[in-house]
Amino acid sequence: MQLGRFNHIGVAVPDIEEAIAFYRDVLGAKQITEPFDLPEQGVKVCFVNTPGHDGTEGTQVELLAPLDETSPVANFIAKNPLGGQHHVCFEVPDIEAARAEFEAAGKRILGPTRIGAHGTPIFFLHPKDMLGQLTEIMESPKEGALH
Ligand SMILES: CC[C@H](C(=O)O)C(=O)SCCNC(=O)CCNC(=O)[C@H](O)C(C)(C)COP(=O)(O)OP(=O)(O)OC[C@H]1O[C@@H](n2cnc3c(N)ncnc32)[C@H](O)[C@@H]1OP(=O)(O)O
Ligand SMILES: [Co+2]
Repeated sequence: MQLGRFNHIGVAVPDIEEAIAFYRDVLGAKQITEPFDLPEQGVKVCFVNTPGHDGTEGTQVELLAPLDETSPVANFIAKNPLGGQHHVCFEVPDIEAARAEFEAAGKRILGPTRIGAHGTPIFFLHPKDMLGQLTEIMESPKEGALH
């Protein structure tokens, strides 16, 4: 496996506008993207861009609100009404090679490889196989692509 950049931490929130105001007003976030719907994933999503450190590139907090009660985030919010840390996302150079390696390692992959919020292919690994951490694997954006 070739672990790449830590792309984002996914944070489930009951209300994305309230969460944006919190990150802006309480945490002083300077760059927050406009929320957009991902109906195929059942979520409304936006990104809080965090500054880098020691010359390294920053990362993102991905704020996720359920679009409806069938959303994969809805059950999490039902169990955690305030929301909270939901998943982590690591980049890999080749999503299909990564999928094959995790499958060979007996890790449960949740659903098909699909296009995520950054416009590149992603899949999820079951938290019970990943030290309790729901893990998203994302193919690194090609050089020059927006992400
Ligand atoms: C793709 C767009 C965007 C992007 O970055 O590109 C996103 O990230 S979208 C993010 C939302 N989509 C997903 O999360 C898809 C993958 N998730 C799932 O398939 C489910 O949420 C799943 C299987 C992780 C949980 O399903 P469900 O909630 O129906 O199951 P349970 O509540 O019964 O949970 C089973 C077991 O897992 C524990 N659990 C559930 N969610 C999490 C979590 N986020 N982190 C850690 N553990 C989690 C839960 O506590 C249960 O454990 P148990 O000991 O049995 O109580
Ligand atoms: Co994500």
